[in-house]
Amino acid sequence: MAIWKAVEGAPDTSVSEPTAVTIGNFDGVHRGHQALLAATRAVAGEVATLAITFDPHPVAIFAPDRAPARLTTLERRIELLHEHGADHVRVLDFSREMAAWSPDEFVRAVVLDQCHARAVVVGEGFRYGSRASGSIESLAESGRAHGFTAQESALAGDAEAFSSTRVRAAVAAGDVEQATVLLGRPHEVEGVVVEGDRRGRELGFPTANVPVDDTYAVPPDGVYATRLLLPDGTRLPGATSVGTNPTFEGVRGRRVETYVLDREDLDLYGSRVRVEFVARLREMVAYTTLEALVEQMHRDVADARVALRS
Ligand SMILES: Cc1cc2nc3c(=O)[nH]c(=O)nc-3n(C[C@H](O)[C@H](O)[C@H](O)COP(=O)(O)O)c2cc1C
Ligand SMILES: Nc1ncnc2c1ncn2[C@@H]1O[C@H](COP(=O)(O)OP(=O)(O)O)[C@@H](O)[C@H]1O
Repeated sequence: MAIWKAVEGAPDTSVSEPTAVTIGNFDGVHRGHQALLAATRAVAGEVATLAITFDPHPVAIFAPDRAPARLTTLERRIELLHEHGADHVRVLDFSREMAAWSPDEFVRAVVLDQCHARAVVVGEGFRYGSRASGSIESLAESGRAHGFTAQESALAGDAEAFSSTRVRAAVAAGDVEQATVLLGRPHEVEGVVVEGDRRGRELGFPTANVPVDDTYAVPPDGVYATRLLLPDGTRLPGATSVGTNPTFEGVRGRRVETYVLDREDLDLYGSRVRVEFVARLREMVAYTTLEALVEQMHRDVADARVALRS
């Protein structure tokens, strides 16, 4: 049975060297995950650090309706795991079959046979194997039998532990400043710029439109100070509207639309961009006149400038 997914940044080739392994969903690669990666690196010493992650999210297999909104695409998650210290990343193609493995079967198939684990580091409360019956105790026992060390790393946090659930709650509440604190970077929405109604430039504010994927954590409708990351790595200040443009009739679906401050010369159609959410400025409003909307957009731009400066 093929258990690994071949994804860019996580090629489906077994790791031939000994490793220190950490395992998790790692959605968001928030500061708790970053601390876990640092702990794994500290244990690794001379050996390579390997992060094993799951896709799809186990909840998406068993209760698709309850699958949590994703904080990162799989590709971005892999990139971030590398950025925070993983030499290798492998993606488990999570399935019902895999979920039925006993803790010992899981350890053999996942960390031993192809990953040559010398050490395994997991976050506090980590569970694995059928009906989540594996814990740090069974992992340590497997380690004694198979020659690896098992370590539980305390959950990093502020007043409470950092968690993907906390980040999702902050994003859902529009508290993108808090999401930044928990992630150690702004929350972002990624996508390819599509055509809109071509109205933006007439209003004096052309906007790069990114369609909203509803499996993804997108902040609630409103106006935000943002940065737009272009494929060449350029980061541009912006004011972003999330919503359905209620001032106008006939808008299809929610959009994330970014006006890049002080620019008119951009051609972004078809580019893959990231919108980084820095601060929430206000609620979305259905204006009765165009003039009122445009006046408010000028104020938004001024507010975005202040928020991005600080
Ligand atoms: C800073 C900013 C604030 C906005 N605020 C609102 C708003 O309060 N109400 C609204 O209906 N649309 C708002 N919009 C969205 C505009 O209606 C939208 O950008 C415009 O209709 C152009 O759409 P287009 O890109 O499809 O041409 C805002 C857009 C920006 C960039
Ligand atoms: N300052 C800017 N911010 C965002 N997009 C810009 C800017 N200047 C030019 N553009 C280009 O204009 C497009 C948006 O123009 P707009 O009139 O709003 O059309 P649409 O309705 O198709 O989005 C963007 O996709 C981008 O290619």
